[in-house]
Amino acid sequence: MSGRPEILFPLFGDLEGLAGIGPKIRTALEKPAITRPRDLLFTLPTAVVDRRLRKSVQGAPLPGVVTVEVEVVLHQAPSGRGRPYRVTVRDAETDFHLIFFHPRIDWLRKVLPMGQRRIVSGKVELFDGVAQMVHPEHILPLDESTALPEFEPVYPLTEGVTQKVMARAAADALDKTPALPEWIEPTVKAAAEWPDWREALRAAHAPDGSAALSPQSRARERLAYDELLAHQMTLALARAAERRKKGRATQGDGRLRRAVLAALPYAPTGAQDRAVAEIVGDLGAPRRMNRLLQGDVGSGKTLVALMAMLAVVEAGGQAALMAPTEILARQHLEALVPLAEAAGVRLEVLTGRDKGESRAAKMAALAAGEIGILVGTHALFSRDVVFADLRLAVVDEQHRFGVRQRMDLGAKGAAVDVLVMTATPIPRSLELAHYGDMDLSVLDEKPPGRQPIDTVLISAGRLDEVVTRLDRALSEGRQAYWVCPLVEESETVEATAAEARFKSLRATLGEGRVGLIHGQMPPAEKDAVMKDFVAGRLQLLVATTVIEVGVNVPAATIMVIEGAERFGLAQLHQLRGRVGRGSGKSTCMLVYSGPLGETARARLEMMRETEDGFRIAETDLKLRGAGDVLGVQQSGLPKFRIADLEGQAALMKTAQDDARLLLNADPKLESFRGKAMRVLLYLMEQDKAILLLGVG
Ligand SMILES: Nc1ncnc2c1ncn2[C@@H]1O[C@H](COP(=O)(O)OP(=O)(O)OP(=O)(O)O)[C@@H](O)[C@H]1O
Repeated sequence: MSGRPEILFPLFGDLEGLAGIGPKIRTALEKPAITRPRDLLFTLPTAVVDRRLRKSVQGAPLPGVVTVEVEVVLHQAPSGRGRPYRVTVRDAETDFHLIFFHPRIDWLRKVLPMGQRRIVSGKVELFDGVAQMVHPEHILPLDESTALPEFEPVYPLTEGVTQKVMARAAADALDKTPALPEWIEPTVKAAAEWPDWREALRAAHAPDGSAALSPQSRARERLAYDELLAHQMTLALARAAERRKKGRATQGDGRLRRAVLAALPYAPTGAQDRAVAEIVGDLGAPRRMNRLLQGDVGSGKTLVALMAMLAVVEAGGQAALMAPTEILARQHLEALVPLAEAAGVRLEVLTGRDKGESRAAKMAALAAGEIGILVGTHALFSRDVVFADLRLAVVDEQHRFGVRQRMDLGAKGAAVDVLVMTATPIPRSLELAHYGDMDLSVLDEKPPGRQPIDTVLISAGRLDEVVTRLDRALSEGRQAYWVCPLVEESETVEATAAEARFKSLRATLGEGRVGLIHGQMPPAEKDAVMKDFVAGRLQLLVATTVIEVGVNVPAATIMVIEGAERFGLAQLHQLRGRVGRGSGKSTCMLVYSGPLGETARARLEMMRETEDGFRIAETDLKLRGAGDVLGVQQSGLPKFRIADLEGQAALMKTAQDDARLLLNADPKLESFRGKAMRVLLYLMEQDKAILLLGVG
């Protein structure tokens, strides 16, 4: 990387310059991606061996490493082939054995002379009731006992590299490490009582007991913070660059919004009002909006999106709303059309299904600016889709779209403002790592009048009961979903299973009442089924996870999820969120098959305990890890060597604030601290940040 500050040179030199590292070890270390001294510094011990001197092996936790002073009592040659050489020694309280297989006898007699006192250190275990130390790791005369550190770091190893090599090279790298200027905000550092960077590294490499290995130790926490800060700085720079792009100030007069509010059968929640105000504020400012609207299931994101789009139409512009699936695009359409009509705005839908003349007519109306709001799927990206004046792109569920496509749509107009809506509650820390370059609006309030959902766990062995309950509920006129088990590998298998379940339920519950929907059905058929369900002609909808996101049928109050243990918690939460959307009392039955493992049970219990999507997401993260929660490939998450996203969410938030504040005060990182921050960015190899700084 060009422009690297000179002070960092020693950390980016050749590994072979370090004590004990030759070509062979250098090659071996490539596997764990240790190629420069810097990498070695960031490879921290994972354990520590306590070699503090004890009085006796007696009372020591066995098996375990023990260091004691002993008197050599007896040498015993092997009693037969394959038997070990045995030296009996005596500590302050008891006798025990030092065991050697195939030793050099003359060497043994020299290092352990009869009647003499020695310090021995090694792993002690019980063998036939007697303590023994097989091949002591250290045998020292008493006057050399200080050569033994009280605590010995244990490094993660790779083939061909020993602890000694790692420790020696790390120590040498530490010796060559320069003190670096401080990049952390002084008050943050003082409040956290963090040591300086170099001190932190030294302490982390010389743990004095297992507490020093904890991510909460001052040294490790500081080093983790450095990583998070570098990452957040990169995102902050990206955000700043994005904001510098010229946007257009779009100021509506509120007339269409007022008309829609008057037509609404309810009043917006405080959270909805707040979010709309934030978005309208962004639209009115002459810079590009890049905002994330996050709201738990059923929190009413659609209304917020509509208000934003209307503000744009009021000002003579156009808006596009992009949904991840056709079902959702159509659903948005159906929810929005009556409201748009109330405001006198033309709203159309465009999906892959629009062909021929109808498509051409829509295209013409769009290009002429007659369509104010266009709802659709990825078909909105097609090259022939030309807007008269696209000013706002609302993207529902970025996870499914990818950042790339979001940008494509942004390119369809001049300086298009972007609003991303996500219902997938993701833990704060992941969100910061993922969307740290965006501004955030949160819908943290549900519309009033919703009743808590009753969630029950039922074993698949009692499926009959579920069906009986369902039968009764349907007779009372209620509507329900039945979600079939997730089959990760194959949609076809999933669809087949759903079909089988559909047939059996239809046989028990009655022909006309039950519908089926899955991903393999032709779109028109899916639409028809959805329509029947929405209209109440169908009472039970058997489905695969196609209904996971966004389906909104407030009258449906029962959700059965088969094979619940196979779903991620966030996904279960999404599915369950399909009910409890109206004022009726809702029930969710989580049906699991087979005996549940401890984690699986804990996860399902969690679902029973809370409806708070954020709490559920945090738990999911703890139980499954970041990769699984977001899906590894698409997560785009940075790989941290020291920081732990799962345990250090609060640090991430601090890092974001710290980075944004610094950048506000010193956009080009030219102040003393700004320069220190540049050093950090180079140290952490934040190429993108460095590029942005160069450009800016
Ligand atoms: N302020 C409000 N008061 C009452 N009902 C509301 C309010 N806002 C929205 N709703 C209704 O709540 C339901 C859910 O809204 P919406 O579909 O926008 O949720 P969402 O945030 O998109 O949720 P999900 O991500 O679960 O689909 C809709 O039926 C909508 O009409």
